[in-house]
Parts: sequence; structure tokens; C-alpha cells
Amino acid sequence: MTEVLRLEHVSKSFGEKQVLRDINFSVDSGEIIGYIGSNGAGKSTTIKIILGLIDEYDGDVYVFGEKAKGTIDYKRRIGYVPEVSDMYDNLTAYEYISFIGMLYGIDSEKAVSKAKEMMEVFGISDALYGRIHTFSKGMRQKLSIVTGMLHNPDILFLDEPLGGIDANSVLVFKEIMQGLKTMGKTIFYSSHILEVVERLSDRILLLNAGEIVMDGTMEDVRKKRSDSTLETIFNEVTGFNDHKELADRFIASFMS
Ligand SMILES: Nc1ncnc2c1ncn2[C@@H]1O[C@H](COP(=O)(O)OP(=O)(O)OP(=O)(O)O)[C@@H](O)[C@H]1O
Repeated sequence: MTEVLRLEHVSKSFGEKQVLRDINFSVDSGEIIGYIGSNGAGKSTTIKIILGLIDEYDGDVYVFGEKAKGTIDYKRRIGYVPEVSDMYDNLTAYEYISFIGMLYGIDSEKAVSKAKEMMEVFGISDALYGRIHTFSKGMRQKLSIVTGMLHNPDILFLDEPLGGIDANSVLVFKEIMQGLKTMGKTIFYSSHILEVVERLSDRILLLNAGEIVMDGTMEDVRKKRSDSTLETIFNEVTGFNDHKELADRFIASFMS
């Protein structure tokens, strides 16, 4: 196995607020990493640092063995499906795909024909000439998955990729992930849908308040904890067991 990603002592603050504290981990090629944590734990920030979208941070990030800061070469080998896609809404899907293809040096016709087939799989190829601002949330997300993979990346970063995606397409998506894994692709996957994370991941990294508090395979994790699902383990590790009281409080607030 070849190491494709390493974070050493990565810390990040926004103003006074420290978001990441001394993050250390490495990832080998072909691994599927489930990166989980509560809202605001710092998952997207970590991914953006790795991708070079945030460049002010402490510590070091190595991608494909090279220090990431100031380098852009590795970006061609990386795919990114962001949590919220920043698309050019006035473009048609066709135009957007051609544009993304161009950024990656893929001929426009080739990019569109590849993307059209991928869109067919997700049942949205009819929208190829539609303007993106007319797309539903799920359609946008599917287009984002298509464009994130168009250039056949070696590592794929998926930040909550299933938002708005229908149950049938989720099944297809899970099979795609398994297929990519068989091909030796590396997948770094962040999601709150723990049932999917549990099923897909070789390894779980759990981020709590900016620190990695768990790093292991599902088997390792289960051995250490008596609970059997990732959801209960997540609740336990993040010290969360008052959901009933919180729900009662929430209801009481608007009833008063
Ligand atoms: N550009 C920014 N400026 C200031 N604060 C930021 C910025 N980006 C993120 N933060 C803060 O950093 C913290 C971590 O945010 P991040 O988006 O990484 O969390 P996350 O784990 O991905 O959360 P979620 O599960 O809700 O998507 C949050 O408190 C957020 O408000």
C-alpha cells in the first residue's frame, strides 16, 4: 500500500476560535475513510485545507508524498464533491460540464459525453441543457458528483455528498464507491448518514471539537466499545446521551 495523504500536527483557527487541534493521520491508497463528527467539528475545514482551498494553517499536509502548501500539481489527481456546490447557476449543465472539463484539460465533447452517461445513471440526463438554477437540490448534488469524478481522480473527497439524493440513487452511489475501491481509488468521505458511512468505510476517523478522538476500522472500533452501530458509538464518544431531554426542551420552548 502506498501512502497518499498525511496530515502532521495540523491546527487551524478562525480569529479567536480554534477549529482544528493537532490533527495527525495518514491514508493509504485504496482506503475508504469515513470522516465523521458533529456539526461544526471541523470536517469541511480539514478537507478544504487538504485541497488547498484554505492555505493559512499550522502543521503540514502531504498529498502523494509532496508538501501540499504552494503546490497545485496534485489537484489534477483529486476530485472534490463539496457540501454546498458553488456552481455557476446561469450556465446550463452542458456549459458547466464543458467548463469543468476545460479546467482539467479534457476536451469539451469528451467531457460532455462522459458526463451525459454518468447523468443517465443518476436519471438526470434530460436536464443536460437545463439551466442549473432550475435544478432541484438532489439534481444539483448529482451534477456535483458527476463533475467531481469527471477527470478520473485518484483520491476523491466527498463532503456530505448524499444531501437531497433519492434512496434509489443512494444505492447506486454506494455501488459506485465499492467499484472505485476495487479499482484502488482512495475515498475520503464525510457524512452524517452514519449507516452509509459504516457500510462503506474501511476506517473511521471521528473528529470531536477539532480533535481526532477515534481512528480505526469498524472492527477495531467495535472491539473497543460494546455498542454495535456507528451511531451509538458516535453518541458515546461525543458524550451525547440527553437527546430525549433536549427534544422535550425544544418542544417546551415553542409551546410556552
Ligand atoms: N471561513 C470561516 N470563517 C470563520 N469561521 C469558520 C469559517 N469556516 C468555518 N468556520 C467555523 O469553523 C468551525 C468548523 O466548521 P466546518 O465547516 O469545518 O465544520 P463541519 O464539521 O464540516 O460541520 P458540518 O457537519 O455542520 O458541515 C465552525 O465553528 C465554523 O463556524
